[in-house]
Amino acid sequence: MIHLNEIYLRREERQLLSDVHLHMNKGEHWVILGRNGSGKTTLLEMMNGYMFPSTGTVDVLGHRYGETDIREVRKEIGYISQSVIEKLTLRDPVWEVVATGEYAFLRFYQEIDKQVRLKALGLLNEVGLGHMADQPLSTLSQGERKKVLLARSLMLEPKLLIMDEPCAGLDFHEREKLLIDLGRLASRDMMLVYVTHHIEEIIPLFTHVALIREGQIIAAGPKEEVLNKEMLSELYDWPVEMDWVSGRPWIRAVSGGNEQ
Ligand SMILES: Nc1ncnc2c1ncn2[C@@H]1O[C@H](COP(=O)(O)OP(=O)(O)OP(=O)(O)O)[C@@H](O)[C@H]1O
Repeated sequence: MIHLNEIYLRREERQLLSDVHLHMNKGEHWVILGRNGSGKTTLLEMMNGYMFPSTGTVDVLGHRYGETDIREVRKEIGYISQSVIEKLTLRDPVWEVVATGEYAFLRFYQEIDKQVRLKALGLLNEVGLGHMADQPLSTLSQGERKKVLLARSLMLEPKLLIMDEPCAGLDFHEREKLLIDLGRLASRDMMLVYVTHHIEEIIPLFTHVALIREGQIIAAGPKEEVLNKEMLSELYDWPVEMDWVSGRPWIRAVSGGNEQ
């Protein structure tokens, strides 16, 4: 479904990605981990066709970027990121924000079809925000806005749902609720690609993990093979301990770390 082959990316004399090979196949759900500035968002932007490699090929959902109409491919991709939230119009009612996902536009200036409105209301109910449908987006909390974006991304029943730190800024309770919604709403035919700084967000639903360090993939594969204290200590350049609890990985910094 996603094949990045021999990707190199240079911008303004900086090498942002080097020799990236990443193959994400049907039936897998991936998490990408890495330190600040390691290239995670750059990878996601490449999967969405917003950035192009200097060399190498990007194949997404059977289309090779550069040889296809990317706008058509994007209709099959949901994207949840802070940058999308910032582009939404805060005074629009919540149901309308969700409904515009149907047209893959940020705003829709004509009357919205009744069927589309009902579908938006149904998805809002599924994420527990049905009672807020008529409120302006500006009146919702950060956590509620993330859920609105999740509902919006699902309007077109995407084959691929890409999420860039969807739980950033959420309190513990809101984060756990969003993760449950995600697990419930992700259909079997939808691949998830998820970037986070918090490895305990790797709920059992996720099957594979890629570790990126300074623009290079240092490990990628089934999560049980990739997630261990040695790999994570190397990734974060800090000694850590890791445990699996209830099917989720949790890490602890070894006291003092590299400062000792
Ligand atoms: N257009 C660009 N030109 C030059 N440098 C860029 C450009 N876009 C991103 N970068 C740099 O590339 C590096 C990787 O950025 P990216 O946003 O992918 O990191 P990230 O892993 O998502 O980081 P974070 O966890 O902090 O969000 C950063 O050092 C960033 O400054």
